[in-house]
Amino acid sequence: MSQLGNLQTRRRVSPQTSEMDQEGPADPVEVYCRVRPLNEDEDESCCKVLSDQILQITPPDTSLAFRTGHRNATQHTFQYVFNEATGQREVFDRVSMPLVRDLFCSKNGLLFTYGITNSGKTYTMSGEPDNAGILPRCLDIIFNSIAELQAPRFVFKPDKTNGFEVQSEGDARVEAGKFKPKKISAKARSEMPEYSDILRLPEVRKVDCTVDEDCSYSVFVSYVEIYNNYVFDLLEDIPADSKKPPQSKGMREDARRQMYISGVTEVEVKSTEEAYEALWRGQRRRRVGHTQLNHESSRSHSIFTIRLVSAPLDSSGEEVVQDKGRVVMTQLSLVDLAGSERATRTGNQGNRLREANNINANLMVLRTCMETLRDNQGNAANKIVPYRDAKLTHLFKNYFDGDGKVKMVVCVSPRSEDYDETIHVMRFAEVTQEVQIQVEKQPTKLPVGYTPGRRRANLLYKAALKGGRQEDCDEPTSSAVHPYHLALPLLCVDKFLGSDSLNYTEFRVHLEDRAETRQRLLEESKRKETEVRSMIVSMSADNDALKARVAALESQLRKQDRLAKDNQDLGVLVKRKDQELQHSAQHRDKLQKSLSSKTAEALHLQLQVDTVMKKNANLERALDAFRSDHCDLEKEMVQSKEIARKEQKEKEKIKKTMKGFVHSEKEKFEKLAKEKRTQDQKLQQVMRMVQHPPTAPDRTPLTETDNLPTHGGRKRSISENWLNHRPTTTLEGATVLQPNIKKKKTITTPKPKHFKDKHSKYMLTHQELDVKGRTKTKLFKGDILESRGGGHSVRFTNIESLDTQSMSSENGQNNPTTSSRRSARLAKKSSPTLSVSSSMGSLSGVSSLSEEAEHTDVETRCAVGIMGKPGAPPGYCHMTTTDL
Ligand SMILES: Nc1ncnc2c1ncn2[C@@H]1O[C@H](COP(=O)(O)OP(=O)(O)OP(=O)(O)O)[C@@H](O)[C@H]1O
Repeated sequence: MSQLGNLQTRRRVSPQTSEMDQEGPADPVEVYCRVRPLNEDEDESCCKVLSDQILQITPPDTSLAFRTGHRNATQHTFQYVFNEATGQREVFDRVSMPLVRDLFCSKNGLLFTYGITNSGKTYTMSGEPDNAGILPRCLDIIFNSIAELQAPRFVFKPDKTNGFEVQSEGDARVEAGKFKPKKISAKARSEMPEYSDILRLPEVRKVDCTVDEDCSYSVFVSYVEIYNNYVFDLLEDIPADSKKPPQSKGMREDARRQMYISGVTEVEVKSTEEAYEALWRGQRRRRVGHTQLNHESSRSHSIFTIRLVSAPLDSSGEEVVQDKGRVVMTQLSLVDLAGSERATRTGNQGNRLREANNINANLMVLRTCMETLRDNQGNAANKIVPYRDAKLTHLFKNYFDGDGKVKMVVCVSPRSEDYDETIHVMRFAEVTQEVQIQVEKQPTKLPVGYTPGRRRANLLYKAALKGGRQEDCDEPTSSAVHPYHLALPLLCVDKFLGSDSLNYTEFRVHLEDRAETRQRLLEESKRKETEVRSMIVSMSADNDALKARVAALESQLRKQDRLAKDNQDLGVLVKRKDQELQHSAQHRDKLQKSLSSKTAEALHLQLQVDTVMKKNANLERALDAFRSDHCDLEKEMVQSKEIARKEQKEKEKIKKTMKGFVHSEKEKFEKLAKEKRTQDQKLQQVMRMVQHPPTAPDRTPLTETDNLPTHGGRKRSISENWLNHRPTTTLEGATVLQPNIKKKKTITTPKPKHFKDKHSKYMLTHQELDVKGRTKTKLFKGDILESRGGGHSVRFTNIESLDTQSMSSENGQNNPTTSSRRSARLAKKSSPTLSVSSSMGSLSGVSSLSEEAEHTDVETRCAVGIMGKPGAPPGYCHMTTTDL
C-alpha cells in the first residue's frame, strides 16, 4: 500500500527531460457533453441545451427521482455542450484537435466517451460511414500532417518494453522486403460494410501547428478491449484455424514507470487506410471473440491507441539518428467505455450480471479514483488513489498522475426513460470536472547539434545532383548547387580530344592553367572554409543566442498560455459562480417568500395564542369561581349530611316509637278481631236463622223502611206478581237484600210488553259505589199503573237500600262482614249502574220518595227520578221539578 501511496505523489522523470520547469500548471479534466437526437420511435426528451455550457435535465413523471420527490429540473455545466444538431467535425475540432496537436508537442492524450448504452458513445468515437467520428479523423489528420516526413517502415521497432528501437534504413529495407501487408479481402470487407467506407473524409486537413521537418515519424496503433476486467489484444495474430479463445494480457510498468500492456501487438501503419484496416481487423476480432466468449460489444471497454514515434535526422538530413535515446514517443488513447447503466436496470442474470458488475466495477473504480483525486486536491488530503483496483484505471494511471491531457465526452440519451441513469452520469461528470491534473513539465527540446532545415537541404542537394547530370556542365545553375558544395570549374576535355589538330602545348598550358586555377581555388576554398567556419561559429553563437531567446520567448508564451488558460478557467469559474449566485438568489427569494408566509402564519398563530390565552384566563377565573362554589357546596353537603344524619337518627327514634305503637295497635286489633270473630259467629247463627226461619215471616234485615205508606208489605207481596228488574250489571250474591217474593219475573231490560202482562208490582235493583268505594244497593219498589193513554207507569212506593255503614249503623241485624265483603267485590267488578231499556221512556217522570221522606212538597219528593234515553245508559239522579 505504501508503494501505491508513492505512486500518487511520485513524479515521472522522462529520460528526455533534462530541463524541467519547476512546477507544471494544474490542468482540469475537460468534460464535454453531447446530446444525441431522439430516434423516430422516441417521443419525449428530458434534456434541453440552455447554452454552450449548460444542459438542463427535467425529471419525467415516470422517473424514480420524480416519484421520490426530486421534481425540479437540474442544470449541469460542462466545458462545452454539443446539442443534438452538432456534427462530427465540430466535436472533433473542439475535443480532439488539441489532443492531436499535443501529440506533435510531445504530450500524451486520453479521451473517454462515457454514457449509458445507446447514448452515442460509439457514434462519437468511431462514427458511421460518411460520418466519421473522432478516431478516423485523428488518424486522417495525423497522416496528412506527417505525409512526407514518415520514416521508412521498420526503422522504428517496438522493443516489447514500451519503447522503440531504431535501425538503419538498410536493415529496415531488408525487413520490409519480407513484409507482406495484410490486406482485407473484398469478401471480408463485405462482412462489415459499416467500416468499409468510413475513411472517405471530404477534406484534407493537417494539424495547425509546426511539425518538425528535421524528424522522421512513424505511427503505431494498438487495439485492446477490457472485458470482465481482462485485457484482450484485438490485433494479435491468431491462426485462422485456432480454436483457442483469446488470451488476456497482463500489465507492466516500464523503466520510466509508465504502464503498458505487456506483449500487446503494435502495428506500424503508413496511411489512414492501413490504420483503419487495423481498426477494422480489431473490430472483426472483437466480434469473433465476443461470439466465443458470448458477450456483446457494448459490454466491454475498447481502447484504440495511436503512438506517434519520431527521431531527428542526422546531420546530412538523410537518415534517422541511430540512437534509441533520441526517439520520442507520444500517444493518444481513445477509449469507448461500456454502457454505464446499473446492473439492476438491465435485469441481467448469470454471465450477463457478472459482466454488468465487472463493467460497473471498472467504472466504479474510475469514479472512486476521480473522487479521491478531487478530495486530495480540495482538502490537501493524501488518500491513496485506487488505480490498481481495476484494469482500466491501472492502465491510465499515468495520465492522472500528470502524464498527459485527459478529456471526456459524456454522451447523453435524451429519452425520458433514461432519466435516472442520465442523472448518475451527470454526477460522475461533475466529479470528474473537479479533478485537476498536475501537468508534468514539458521537456524543452534538446538541441540535437545539427543544423535545422537539413531535410530540406538534403532534398535540394539530391535534386541538384539529379539536375547536374542532366544539364549542360558549362553553366551549373545556382539553384542546383549544394549550399556546401564548392564546385571547381569544369573542364571540357572533349573539345581537345575530339579535334583533329592535337596541340599538346595548348593542352599542357591548359592543364597548367587548370593546376593553377585548382591551386587558386584550393586556396580560395581554404580561405572560404576558414570564412565559413568563422561564419558558422558566429552563426552558431547567434543561433545559441537565438535559441536562448526563443526558449525565453517560449517560456513567456507558455506563461501567457497558462495565464490565458487560467483566465479561461476563471471565466468558466466566474460563469459557474454566477449561475450558482443566480441559483442562490432564486433560492433566497423562495426562502424570503416562504419566510414572509411563515411570518404571517406566525402572526396569525400569535393572535390565536392570545385569544386562547384570554380564554384560558377566563376559564381559570371561572374555575376559581367553581372551586369556591365547590367548597361552599362541599360545606353545605357536610352540613346536609349532618342534618340527614340527625334526621336519620330521629327517624330511627320515631321508628322505634312507631314500632311500639304498631305493636300495641296490633294487639288492640287482634283483640278487636277476636271480638269480631265471636260477633261473626253470632251473626252467622242469626243468618242461618234468617235464611231458614221455621215459620216466622220474611223480613229483610237490611231493609230500611222510610215513612211511606205500608201497602207494599211482605205478606201481600207474596201473592202479587212482581216485575223484577235486575240489570245485567247487578252483582250476584246480593240475595241478602232480595225480598222473598214467589211470583216474580226477572228481567234485565224492561220492555212495554212486560208491563202489559199481569204484573202489578215493579222492583228495580240498583247498585253503585260511593266515594269511599263501598257498594250501595238500592231496591226501588213500586206499583204498575195503567195510564190513560193505554201505557203503563210505575209509582214508586218504597226504596230499600243497603251499604255497610247503613247496615251497621241503621240495622243492627245486618251482618257487617258479609256486607263489606260483598261491597269489596262489587267495587272490584264494575261501577253500579241501573239498567233501563230505551222503552222505559214511559217510566220517566214518575216521582219517587227519598230515604229521608220527610218532604211534603213535590219538589223535594221528586228529588230522585229514573231516566232512560235511547242510546244512553240508564241511571238515576236527583232532579228538580223543572227537570221533570
Ligand atoms: N449525435 C448523433 N447523431 C445522430 N445519431 C446518433 C448520434 N448519437 C448516436 N446516434 C445514433 O444512436 C444510436 C446509438 O448510438 P451508439 O451505438 O453510438 O450508442 P452507444 O452508447 O455506443 O451504445 P453501446 O453502449 O451499446 O455501444 C446509433 O444508431 C447512432 O447512429
